[in-house]
Amino acid sequence: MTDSFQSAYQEEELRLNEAIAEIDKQLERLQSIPVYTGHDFTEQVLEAGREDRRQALKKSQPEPYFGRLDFQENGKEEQAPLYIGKVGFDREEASEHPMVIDWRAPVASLFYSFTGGSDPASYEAPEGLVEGLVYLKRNVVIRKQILERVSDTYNRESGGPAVSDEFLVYRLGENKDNRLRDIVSTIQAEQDKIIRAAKNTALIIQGVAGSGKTTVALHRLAFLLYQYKEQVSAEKMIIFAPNHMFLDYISDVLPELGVGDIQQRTFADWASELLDVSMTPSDASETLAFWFETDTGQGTPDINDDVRGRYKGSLRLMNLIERCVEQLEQSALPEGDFSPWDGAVLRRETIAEWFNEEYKPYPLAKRKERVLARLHRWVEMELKKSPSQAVMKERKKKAAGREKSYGSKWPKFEPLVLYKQLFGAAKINGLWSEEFESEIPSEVLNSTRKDLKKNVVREEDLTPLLYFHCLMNEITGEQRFDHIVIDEAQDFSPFQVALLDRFVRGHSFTILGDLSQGIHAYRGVHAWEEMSTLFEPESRAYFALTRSYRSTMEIIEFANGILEKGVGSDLLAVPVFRSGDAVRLVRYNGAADREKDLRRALRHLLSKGNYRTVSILTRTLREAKELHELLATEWPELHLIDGSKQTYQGGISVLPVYLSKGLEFDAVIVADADSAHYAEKAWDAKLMYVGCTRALHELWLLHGEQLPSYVVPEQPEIASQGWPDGV
Ligand SMILES: Nc1ncnc2c1ncn2[C@@H]1O[C@H](COP(=O)(O)OP(=O)(O)OP(=O)(O)O)[C@@H](O)[C@H]1O
Repeated sequence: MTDSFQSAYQEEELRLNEAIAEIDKQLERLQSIPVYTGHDFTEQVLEAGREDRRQALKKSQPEPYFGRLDFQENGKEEQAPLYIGKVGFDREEASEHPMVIDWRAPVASLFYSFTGGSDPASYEAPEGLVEGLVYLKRNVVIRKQILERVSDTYNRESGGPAVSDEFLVYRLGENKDNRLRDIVSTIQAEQDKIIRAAKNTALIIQGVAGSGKTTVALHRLAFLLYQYKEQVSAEKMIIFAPNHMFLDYISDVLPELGVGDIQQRTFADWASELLDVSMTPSDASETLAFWFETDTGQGTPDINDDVRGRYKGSLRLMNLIERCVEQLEQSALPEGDFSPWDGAVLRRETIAEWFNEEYKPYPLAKRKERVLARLHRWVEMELKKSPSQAVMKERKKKAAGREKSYGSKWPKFEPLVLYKQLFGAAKINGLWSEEFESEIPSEVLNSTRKDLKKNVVREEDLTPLLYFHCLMNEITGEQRFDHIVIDEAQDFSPFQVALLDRFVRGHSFTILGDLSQGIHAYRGVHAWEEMSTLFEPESRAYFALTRSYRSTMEIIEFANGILEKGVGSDLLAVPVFRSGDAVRLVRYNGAADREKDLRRALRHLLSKGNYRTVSILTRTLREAKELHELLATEWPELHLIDGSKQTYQGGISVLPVYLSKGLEFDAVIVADADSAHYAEKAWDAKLMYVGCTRALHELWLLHGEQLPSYVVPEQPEIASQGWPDGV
């Protein structure tokens, strides 16, 4: 150890002991106060505050902070060491600086946004911009109150260099278990900008694979809850993610950040619940089977704007539904006056005035409800004018029947009824069918009509159905969100986002995705403009994340080659300087060797002993199932991930490549990485890209006779052919 390192370590150890003593002292004091369980409101509030403090201090106890920034504000005489942790807390005795600053506090942003150099740095405080000089940026690793590592990534005394990646590389080199983790100690400047962006903006973020999109979105939620405490609440925030297993995989991050209660759901679950419909359970897997399981090697069917998924997610359909509802509104009011009994008449003009003017601000279903309720009140008033009790009784009976029949002359404002009608699967209201039907692509019209006649509602139908619902019913306060996160947003449609916009206050969105991973392009967007143009320029912002943190340089360069050659994309990832083994390409001879070689590769990776998650990615689910059966004889702990799993258990797994999206593994074997399985088409290249970018440290591709052209590596240093020595 050098002298300066020794002294830095000792200095930090002293500081740590001081912080731990302070936490212990405060906790002891708080725990000595009996918990208040009475009914006095003021006491209850005070008790809640104490309980929050107890919880925060307990959370801080094992690792009170992770970083230090020495900053001298302009106009101040001294630099102050600021310690940054997951939870901030003050000393009990008055002091100029808090003991630990919450990572979300304005001044802590300097720790992340400062990228080095000798120029002044600044941060946005509530009082305005604060400027000054950064002298030191230090990362510390504390585990169970033991100081394990001190790493200076910037020191002004060494001439004001750029902040080094040394600590980041150390963190990225760690092996991963079955959970996504928080990154508070190493958030990068480009990520910090997104995390701290203003609330009422629709943020659209294009990020390369492994750029931290999911992680950043979760940190952003924690930030919004801190920064806008008075305006947002956790229960009113939601993350939409692709499936339950993925939700399970990310479920630890928010509790690690001290944030709970944020809704984490799939769009299908959320929409079906609101609509109160249950989809046919085979739906998602049927769609996946159609797009991913047929004719591998031939490439997937062509995708244009008229395929079912794309059409049902389009603004064309949204617009058509709006016109349907407009027409419905114009023809909703039944013909003729209303007469509760012979001799009494409520003129249609009067009812029309209620419906078209007085109740105009309400949505359709509400307007109908109000008109019918008012009509009922009018009947009651008229009844009072009856000459005798007997007449009144007689009229009342008659009126009840006529009210009922008048009510049934109105259209039914039920989404499924109207949707069926739009597709010609029902003619209940007798409206619009032919005129509007002709605008629907014929293939979509016929297949959807067939489905709806059998009462089959698919995932792709949920958005138009819910839109019908929204145009006719009020969105209640309970249903409205303070913020919506859409992860894997390249698989969302513009119509879905437009629909969700009705459910969120102030266009407060974080929309993240990667067009290069758009393997569900039959329903997702093909360019971000499809979504961004839904928002006015002043209420949207676009960010691009280009650095990839997940994989080694070799894997990233290799995956970039696939994108360049196979997709023709220029959304290439910039690696962090973390080098590992070359990507390994191994050719097997025929089916018998395939199994033998896959076993050999897996055995080799597991024999290294340091990988906690290893996966084999097949092209189809059928192949994953077959392989699972074969390999489970040797590895009974091997998991098959088939799309029905609710949890992700880590360890070794086999899964079709299209289900690996969003996940990551220490080592990945892509089985059958050849032309018989991956065609010379952009979509297949994207699948291959997704598969390869799941690997953190090691990537193997096992293949038959011929490689797709986009997999052939050009630089020998990033990929080696054949078995390594001694395997
Ligand atoms: N600043 C960072 N410091 C440390 N690790 C990071 C950082 N940013 C991202 N990572 C790590 O990189 C990996 C990828 O992150 P994440 O899954 O959030 O990326 P993504 O962009 O959503 O990926 P993909 O689109 O490929 O699924 C994770 O292991 C995450 O912890």
